[in-house]
Amino acid sequence: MPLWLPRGPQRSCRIWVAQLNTWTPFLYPFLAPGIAARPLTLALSRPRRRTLSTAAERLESRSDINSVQHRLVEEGVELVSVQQPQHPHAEYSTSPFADMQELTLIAGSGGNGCVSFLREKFVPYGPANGGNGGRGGSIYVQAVYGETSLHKLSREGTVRAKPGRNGKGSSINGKRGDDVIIRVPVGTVHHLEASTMLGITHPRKVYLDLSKPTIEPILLVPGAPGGLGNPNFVTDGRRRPKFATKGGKGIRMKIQLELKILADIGLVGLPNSGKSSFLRAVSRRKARVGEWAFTTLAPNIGTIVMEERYLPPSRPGETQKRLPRFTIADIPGLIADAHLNRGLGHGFLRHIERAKALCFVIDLSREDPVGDLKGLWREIKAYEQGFSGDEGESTVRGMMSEMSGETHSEDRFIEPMAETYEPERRRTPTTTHIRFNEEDGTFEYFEPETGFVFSQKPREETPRMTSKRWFVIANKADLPNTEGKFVALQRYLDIEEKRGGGENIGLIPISALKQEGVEAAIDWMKSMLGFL
Ligand SMILES: Nc1nc2c(ncn2[C@@H]2O[C@H](COP(=O)(O)OP(=O)(O)OP(=O)(O)O)[C@@H](O)[C@H]2O)c(=O)[nH]1
Ligand SMILES: [Mg+2]
Repeated sequence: MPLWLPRGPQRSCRIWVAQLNTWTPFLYPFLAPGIAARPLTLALSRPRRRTLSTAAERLESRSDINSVQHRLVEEGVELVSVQQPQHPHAEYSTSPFADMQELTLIAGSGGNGCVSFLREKFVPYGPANGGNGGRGGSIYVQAVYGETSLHKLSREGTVRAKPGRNGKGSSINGKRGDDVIIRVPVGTVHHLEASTMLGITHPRKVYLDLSKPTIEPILLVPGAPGGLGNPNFVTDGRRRPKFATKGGKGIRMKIQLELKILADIGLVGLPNSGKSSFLRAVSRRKARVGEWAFTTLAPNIGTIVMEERYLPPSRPGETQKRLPRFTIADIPGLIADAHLNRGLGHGFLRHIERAKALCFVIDLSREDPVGDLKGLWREIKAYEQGFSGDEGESTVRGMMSEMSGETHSEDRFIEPMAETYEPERRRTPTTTHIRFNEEDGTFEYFEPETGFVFSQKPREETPRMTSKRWFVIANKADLPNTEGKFVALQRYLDIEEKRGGGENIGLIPISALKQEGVEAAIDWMKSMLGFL
């Protein structure tokens, strides 16, 4: 017999009897009559009271504590004072993290050409033999697996490639300056799926999405050509030129890098609402939990690996497929006026900008959970308004909006280097161009001298945050006097649905601390992502 989720029997998402054990007495049995009646009676009829602290002191890991909690609850023991989980430090996964970085790139200057003449015994006025200066080092970017953050780049605000060496006599050309490759994160790295946006701001904004590993590093700034030695200036009338040219000056360019984590579900909530606790409850991600606001300072990604029954049937001879999985991103808490840079601001929303669905984690122990939910939406809308950006905005977001707009024909050919090396000699110097191809909507980044280098499709329009599917996790349902607030949330969501604020908005009561109701939450996410 199917059982309805607690938003009332009229809702369309079902959970089956097999999942009954996920429902425990405190999760508002009156809203789903018949659920878990037995354990409730048991709990009442056996009023043994025990605190968990004594047991917990002897237990080392959180999973031990959880299993003891479960066992005691199943035995009908009423846990009157459940200690806040005190995770040993080894259980936290914290690593340095930076998701925005502005860099100044300075390509290597070219070495100077040399003025020199062959001098040997009996050859006092030999021909010119000055070597050419070496080309300056170029700067490349490469998206690679294994990097998880831009923090390594943030130590250096400026990246310089080495200059080329000067030419020498006896036709010895100067050595090339060493190139620099900036390595940025891409793809799946342990629990992190990420993509780095690259914004080039000079002289026009260009936006590249490095969401795939780049096997060949992408040239950002070419090194300046070296100067020419005096043999280059020999003409019929000028057999012994006493001049050479200087190497070009290294081009300077500013870029902005923005790291966006890619997850299927994004958690949004006030600080302390239990986002990290929820992530810990549903995945093996050891997110830090604390009873103070802003415990989470950098995004955490948890992966939920599905059971084998979700595997599509494999064909004969086919090797075993990877189990289907989805990811959840836990970000720092949002507070009212975060868009005015209160708290940690709302910049972290960029990590859930591309999530397929948003999960609002609401703390039922707070005074006005409905007001909290409205406040979170206000912040998301404010973030989106920033997303459209104003014209002069020099952030990557500004660039994104610019590139998604129409490109006028005179803008099609973009020369990113205003200070491109001036051709003061016979050989044409190298210039790098970024070109937008209107026909197939790609950017081409190439160097005429060496040919085509890189082609990049502009990012597809991300669905607006406000048009994403969303649902609500009502957390801390284990605390007393939360039923009324749950019902108020339910009523508010009903009204919101009628007003067209969302379709079949789920509301799931859970206790992330006691890991109750989380199975229902997982099922809801699976159904949203099309697994059920
Ligand atoms: N009673 C109760 N407490 C909970 C529950 N879930 C989380 N908590 C407690 O609430 C506090 C905050 O939990 P966190 O998971 O760190 O909250 P957060 O939303 O990640 O907080 P920030 O990282 O600061 O944004 C901790 O003391 C948790 O133990 C719950 O279901 N019931
Ligand atoms: Mg947290």
